[in-house]
Amino acid sequence: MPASSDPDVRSTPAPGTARGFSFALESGADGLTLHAHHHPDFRPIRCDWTAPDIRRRVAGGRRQLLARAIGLHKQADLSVLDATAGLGRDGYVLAALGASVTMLERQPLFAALLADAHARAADQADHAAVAARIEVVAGDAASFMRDTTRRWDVVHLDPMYPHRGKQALPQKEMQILRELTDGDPDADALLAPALAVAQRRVVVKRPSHAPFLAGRPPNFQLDGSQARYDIYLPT
Ligand SMILES: C[S@@+](CC[C@H](N)C(=O)[O-])C[C@H]1O[C@@H](n2cnc3c(N)ncnc32)[C@H](O)[C@@H]1O
Repeated sequence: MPASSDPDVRSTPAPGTARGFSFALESGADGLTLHAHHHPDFRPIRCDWTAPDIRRRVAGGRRQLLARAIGLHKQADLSVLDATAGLGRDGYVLAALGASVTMLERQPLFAALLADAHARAADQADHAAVAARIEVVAGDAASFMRDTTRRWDVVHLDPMYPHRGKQALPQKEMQILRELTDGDPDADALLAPALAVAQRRVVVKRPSHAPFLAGRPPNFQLDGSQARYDIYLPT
């Protein structure tokens, strides 16, 4: 069934509208969809944790790179703060592999998509147990992590990285993410507060060529074909 033609109640001007696009959430039978008006080749975005690509990632198990970076290959029931949750794909994979995951997202449109995906997963027999290990929070990670009374085993950071001219064009979805997040220019400020609330490690996903977050060398790294994980141990 198509999304409701009703101009959505949550239609919201968002960061990134400066380039002449405006974004809106529309509600339909399959949940919320993010639309961009006047965007030449925009593909509407849904947050669907039941999609085949996520299922394939979950099937990759606890020895895949992300899971090893987090430490799930040694202990599955870790608590993880996914402080830059985006559309929750990494966070959902981690929860499906056994972690309890707090997904934190400051972009209000993405936070709404996350909350919607969470509610739909909780209603599906195959996903309810995983959804029960997920908490979705809308807000800014730097302020959220200032409260050090709550701590997690691991904090995962995957901020946007500014696009470089010589790279291949990123996927459309990535372009939209960049437009809506302005490329997360303040990401360096997340490392110190993350180290204050992480009991075991902070895991930072970076493109292979990217400098260290906040210019700080990690304690160790795991390298993948397109990205690397920089791992910081709290002192
Ligand atoms: C590259 S995306 C993350 C993708 C995510 N790992 C996934 O699997 O879908 C980065 C996200 O981090 C969010 N973000 C960046 N800085 C943030 C902050 N200080 N607080 C909360 N969210 C933040 C951005 O809004 C963006 O949605």
